Amino acid sequence: MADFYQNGIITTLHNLVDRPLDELEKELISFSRIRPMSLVLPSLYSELSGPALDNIINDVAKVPYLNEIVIGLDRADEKEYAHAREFFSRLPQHHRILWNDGPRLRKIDELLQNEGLAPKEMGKGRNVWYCYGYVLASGRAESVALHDCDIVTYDRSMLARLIYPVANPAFNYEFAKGYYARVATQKLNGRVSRLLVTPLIRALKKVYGSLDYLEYLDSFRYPLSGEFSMRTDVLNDIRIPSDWGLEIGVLSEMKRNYSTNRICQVDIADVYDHKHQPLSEEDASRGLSKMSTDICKAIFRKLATQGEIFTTETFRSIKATYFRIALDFVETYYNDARMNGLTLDRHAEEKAVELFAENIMSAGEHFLANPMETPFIPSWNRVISAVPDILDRIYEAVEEDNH
Ligand SMILES: O=C(O)[C@H](O)COP(=O)(O)O
Repeated sequence: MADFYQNGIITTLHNLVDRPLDELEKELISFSRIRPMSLVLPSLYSELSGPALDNIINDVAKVPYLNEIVIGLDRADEKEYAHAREFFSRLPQHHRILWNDGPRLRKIDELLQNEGLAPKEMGKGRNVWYCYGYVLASGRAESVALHDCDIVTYDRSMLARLIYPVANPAFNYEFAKGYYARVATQKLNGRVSRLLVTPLIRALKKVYGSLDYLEYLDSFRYPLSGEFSMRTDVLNDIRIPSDWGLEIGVLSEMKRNYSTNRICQVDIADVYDHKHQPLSEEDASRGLSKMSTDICKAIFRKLATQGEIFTTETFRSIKATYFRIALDFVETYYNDARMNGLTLDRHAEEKAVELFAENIMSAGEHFLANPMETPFIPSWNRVISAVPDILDRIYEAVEEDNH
């Protein structure tokens, strides 16, 4: 909204004029002849009865340019899967549900487990990974977008804006990351993005200097958005984390595999709201506490692969620097919220910063104690080289489940 400033080392595509959706969709229809498009929706069965998904599917059903919709369904038993098929049957586009807990896909997972290639953790990363495998297997798309299923402010202009940069054959982008403001019901949200990720990146820049990777991460206006799109060739050699490091991990992989002029971010909505998780101060294995620890680990690991050295002392400095910067951010966001007539609970924000500071230390300790940990799911290229007919197997299993 409002400005056209280019920050950082990737291109930012703004929403300058609120271009009508039907104009964007008309263009997308014409692009789809050259670059067919797919939408991936990673979903939990429980989201089918939530406030968001019904509206999302009603609106996605009106999208005129998609060649395929791939729904990754987690935590559904047989009866629930049958209900999910009914639920998604209103989509007029070609669509397939990956019943991740069904016997056919479980068998494939077992096969990959025996080869040491299956995702080790359940969760969104695993779900997305299998969906990407299916997109490669079906061969129906040249560009693929992914968005969450808990967006309560959804309308399909988000999808149009998200996929446009990788769908327009005149553009050279391989990857586009969505951004927006997380504001809802008079409240400023996005606690981990505002209060952990950006201040941590700034702290790391103070401690390690202006590294290319840190400048790159700092270029993203919403580094944790679960909305991104890519050309399908990207899917072959991307390695994604199976934990909450998914979004940061995908950004890191894009930087590793592509030049920054092939990467952009795009304004996809003025405001965005979704299901909020608790901070979970008492239980570090849940909620935003777990999310913040996983994100810290993903960033530390990535820096280590670039030769940066971490010790208990450096983690102490990072934590102290982070804490100061994050507290300054609380003030900044308080003033921003106030001027916009929004509320911001300073006490809750500072409590979040205290927890994130502790988690920077515990993620650091974990990193030092587990130097051999590789929480990445292997790239599809690697899986295909170990099990050459894996894509055919996935394709057949999904086709059988959907008939
Ligand atoms: O993006 C984030 O910062 C996290 O997903 C938490 O978001 P929330 O504060 O809006 O729940």
